[in-house]
Amino acid sequence: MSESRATGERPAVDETVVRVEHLTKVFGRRAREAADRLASGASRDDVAKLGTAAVIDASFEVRRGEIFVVMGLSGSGKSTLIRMLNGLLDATSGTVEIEGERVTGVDPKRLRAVRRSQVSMVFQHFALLPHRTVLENVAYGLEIQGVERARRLELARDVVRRVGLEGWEQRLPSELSGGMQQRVGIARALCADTPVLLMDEAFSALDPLIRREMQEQLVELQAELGKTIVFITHDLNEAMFLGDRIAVMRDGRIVQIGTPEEILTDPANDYVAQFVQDVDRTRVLTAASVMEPPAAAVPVTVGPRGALRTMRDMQISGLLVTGTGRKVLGAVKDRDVLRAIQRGVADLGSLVDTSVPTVAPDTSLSDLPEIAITSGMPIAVVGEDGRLLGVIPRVLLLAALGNVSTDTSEFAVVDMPPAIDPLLVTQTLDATEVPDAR
Ligand SMILES: Nc1ncnc2c1ncn2[C@@H]1O[C@H](COP(=O)(O)OP(=O)(O)OP(=O)(O)O)[C@@H](O)[C@H]1O
Repeated sequence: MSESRATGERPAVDETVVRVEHLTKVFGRRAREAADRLASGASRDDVAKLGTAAVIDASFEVRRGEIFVVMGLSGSGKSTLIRMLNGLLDATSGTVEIEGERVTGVDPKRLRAVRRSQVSMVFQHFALLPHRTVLENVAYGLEIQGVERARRLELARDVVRRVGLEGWEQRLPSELSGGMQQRVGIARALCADTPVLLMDEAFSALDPLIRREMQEQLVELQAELGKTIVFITHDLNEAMFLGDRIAVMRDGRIVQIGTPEEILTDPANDYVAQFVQDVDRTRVLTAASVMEPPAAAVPVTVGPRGALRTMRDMQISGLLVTGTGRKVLGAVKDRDVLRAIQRGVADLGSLVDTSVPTVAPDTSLSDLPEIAITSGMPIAVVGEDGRLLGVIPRVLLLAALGNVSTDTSEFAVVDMPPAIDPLLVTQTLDATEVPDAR
């Protein structure tokens, strides 16, 4: 996984590369009339006699370096939308701009120039030239641009290596597996060196394992090359994995645009909610999205008695202990602390189990269960500086994995019930009390 993803950072996102405003496409002889009616509030069904409204009033912006996913069921208008982005289809109304240049309503010559310099497309069925070698296929875009042969083959060789096809340069597409053919498709698009890549169901024809591999590679390539990518898919898990933001389409309209997490945790309507109910949450949600405020943590300075009192009051059996700057030192268990108090130990730091699991806030939920099960302790979510940001109690984690609402504050209490009798705790605290304690 790329560094930027691994650290949860988003690419620089302040620059609009693709700007789509009120874009509508109606297929049919009376398309214009249908578009006007749609603009004044008519529904898709209302205009059905005039034509098929494939895309209705779509507006969005894609920022530099972003992977913007358009997702929706078959027939929702995704392909029509993406084909208007590079002028393969004319818009009935509305505008598309790429890098500030109009794609809609321009003459064919101008359109070709924009296409050549700004957008490349990767198709589902690879669309490779069957009688040309891998290298020649990859270099094809440059050939059209008039780049001289030696130079274009040199550039193509570099891209072939980047997509992991070194050694296959002289083969024909028919000698390659589906996954490899699609790598050629991607290499060809990358080789054209346009800032924008359009990918239409680019991985849908691939086996699941290869598909996953390609998704991961795309994210890596994107981080490395900083391309702006519009990716179309009907696969929700793919959308969630790839998308910095996702636009959900239904019946030609964009019904929600948001980050995967926003779409998942705050769906705009019942349609989106239903759509996302089967998504594999563990791949989307992160430690930060399910952690709780670190209530079950005490500074080491409270001493063993302070820690035991807190555990008794919160009815839990373990606590995280922090040092200076709220750095996590480790965890203590009620039983150990009780015994230590009985032995007269005064330093909480000496009781701390430093093997407590800590994770970064952007750790994927799918990586957490193993940690939770093997440690038996709540997981500490810590920032880069080691500072405690939150706690993931084990039951909360199970709830999140089970698609149950993660708003489960009451679960935190039952997560690690006291291992010892509260009465014994109180008696021990009373018996060892010294006037200046606490
Ligand atoms: N050339 C065309 N002529 C007439 N109608 C079309 C044409 N292309 C698409 N449509 C219609 O426009 C609507 C949207 O189709 P589109 O292919 O954009 O959807 P999609 O979300 O990409 O679906 P899929 O995933 O099946 O490709 C559909 O009702 C489709 O039948």
